[in-house]
Amino acid sequence: MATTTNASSSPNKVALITEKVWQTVYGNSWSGSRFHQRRCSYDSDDEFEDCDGVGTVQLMQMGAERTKNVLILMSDTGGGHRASAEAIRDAFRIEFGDEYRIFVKDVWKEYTGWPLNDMERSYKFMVKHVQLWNVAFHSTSPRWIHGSYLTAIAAYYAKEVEAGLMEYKPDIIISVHPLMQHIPLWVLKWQGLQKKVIFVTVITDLNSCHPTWFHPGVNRCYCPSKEVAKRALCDGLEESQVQVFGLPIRPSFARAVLSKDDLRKDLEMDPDLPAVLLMGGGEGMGPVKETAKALGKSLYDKVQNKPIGQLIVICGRNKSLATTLESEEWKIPVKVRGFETQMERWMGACDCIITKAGPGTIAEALIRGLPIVLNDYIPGQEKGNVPYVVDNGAGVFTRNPNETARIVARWFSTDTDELKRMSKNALKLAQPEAVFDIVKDIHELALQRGPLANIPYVLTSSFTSLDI
Ligand SMILES: CCCCCCCC/C=C\CCCCCCCC(=O)OC[C@H](CO[C@@H]1O[C@H](CO)[C@H](O)[C@H](O)[C@H]1O)OC(=O)CCCCCCC/C=C\CCCCCCCC
Ligand SMILES: O=c1ccn([C@@H]2O[C@H](COP(=O)(O)OP(=O)(O)O)[C@@H](O)[C@H]2O)c(=O)[nH]1
Repeated sequence: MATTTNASSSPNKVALITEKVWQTVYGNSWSGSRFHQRRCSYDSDDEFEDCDGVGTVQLMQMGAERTKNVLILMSDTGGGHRASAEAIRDAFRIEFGDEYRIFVKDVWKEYTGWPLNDMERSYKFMVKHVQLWNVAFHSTSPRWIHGSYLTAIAAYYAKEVEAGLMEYKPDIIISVHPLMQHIPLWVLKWQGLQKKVIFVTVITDLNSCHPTWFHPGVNRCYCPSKEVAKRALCDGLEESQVQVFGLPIRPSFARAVLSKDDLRKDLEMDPDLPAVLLMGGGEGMGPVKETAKALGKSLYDKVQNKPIGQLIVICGRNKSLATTLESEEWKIPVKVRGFETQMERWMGACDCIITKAGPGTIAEALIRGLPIVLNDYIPGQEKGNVPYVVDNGAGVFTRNPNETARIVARWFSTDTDELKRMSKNALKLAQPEAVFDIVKDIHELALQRGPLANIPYVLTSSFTSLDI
């Protein structure tokens, strides 16, 4: 086993040793990288943390079998890409321990400029003005249109993206974002590394999705459903590139054994009343407020003067939504929460869920066997998730908050059979092992490559072909 070191013990010494090792392993090109120096300063603990262990871990590379670097490219446009990226990271750790070193990064945000470094804000703005998103999504679908945009951006930010990739010296790149195929693949081509670095896409949309997901230059394209695989094949990918395992969900959903009673006790919920979970993705989008208010009425039995259910609202990063709901007076037991990191516990404690048609939330709810009321969808990538749930008998769709509240009240009183039937259908659709299948397949790809060589990343001095 090769040496590791404790960064907090002697930061400057560690930095020096690390620099030496890097120079031995990667040559002098590394020491000239201003980007690495900027991101991996040892001046403060915070910045060291931010490196995700880049400094210390290089020491391990002196061992016979080098730890392989895996760079997962994501962006916080919605909560789903990060959740899937973290799921893949955790599954790698569970399956392969320290054989792989994983970096989850938004390289665009950290290295480039506008508009790539501002996608979160732009995306939030566009989905708030939903017609704007609708037009942007559909008008950029033809390959020549998105190809031209991405070519222009790639040409402008080539050096920055290249520096971002170089910092992590990836042996394997995994993209979990629709806009992160073209530019990195192009940079690898410039570097002459196409054949050395494994590049795979993990699609995080369940049905309808933007064609930027499908790039013929990838080693694998992991599709969460047959529907997406069909689209990939139609868009020019070869059968050998396409694999269908399911959408990667955090291993805590698949592996944890949870008892509903214990969870309710831990989470200080009513032990007996049926519970509905209400949410709207990572950003708390959709008609959450209106639906909560309607449930406050429908889950209260006026005749018997008592609640027939309890409500959990998870507002994600939408702080104003949480503040508004916290100030309401409720006749039923209600818990209002902000961004939760252990969604599997809340889902495990509830009996059904109301959500916009986010693929991550849907896939998680299916694993927990929760019947789903879909109360909204983002046009474009989320539209196809509605028939995916409804046609498979795992839930219903309505945009009307009062109708939503009536359905849940019915499920909790007169129509408990429907709730049970939908729960069974949800479990049939669930693919809790998908994330493990994906990392095992990537591991197979790595084995097929043989022992990974030290990949000679160097900054390119000139770029000629813009053939994306
Ligand atoms: C004549 C044509 C005029 C066209 C004018 C349009 C100008 C370009 C402006 C915007 C680009 C729009 C990009 C559309 C591609 C989107 C691909 C896609 O599917 O994006 C979805 C993701 C986030 O999705 C979340 O994912 C979850 C999955 O886990 C889940 O589905 C959830 O529901 C989703 O919330 O969206 C993005 O990442 C959007 C990024 C927005 C970028 C903001 C635009 C900044 C302006 C320009 C950037 C230029 C990028 C050019 C790329 C154009 C080619 C597509
Ligand atoms: O407080 C929260 C709210 C949401 N999520 C997670 O964020 C993801 C949301 O992804 P989805 O695809 O449903 O919607 P998006 O936010 O991308 O629009 C899911 O994994 C949720 O479990 C979370 O971890 N904590």
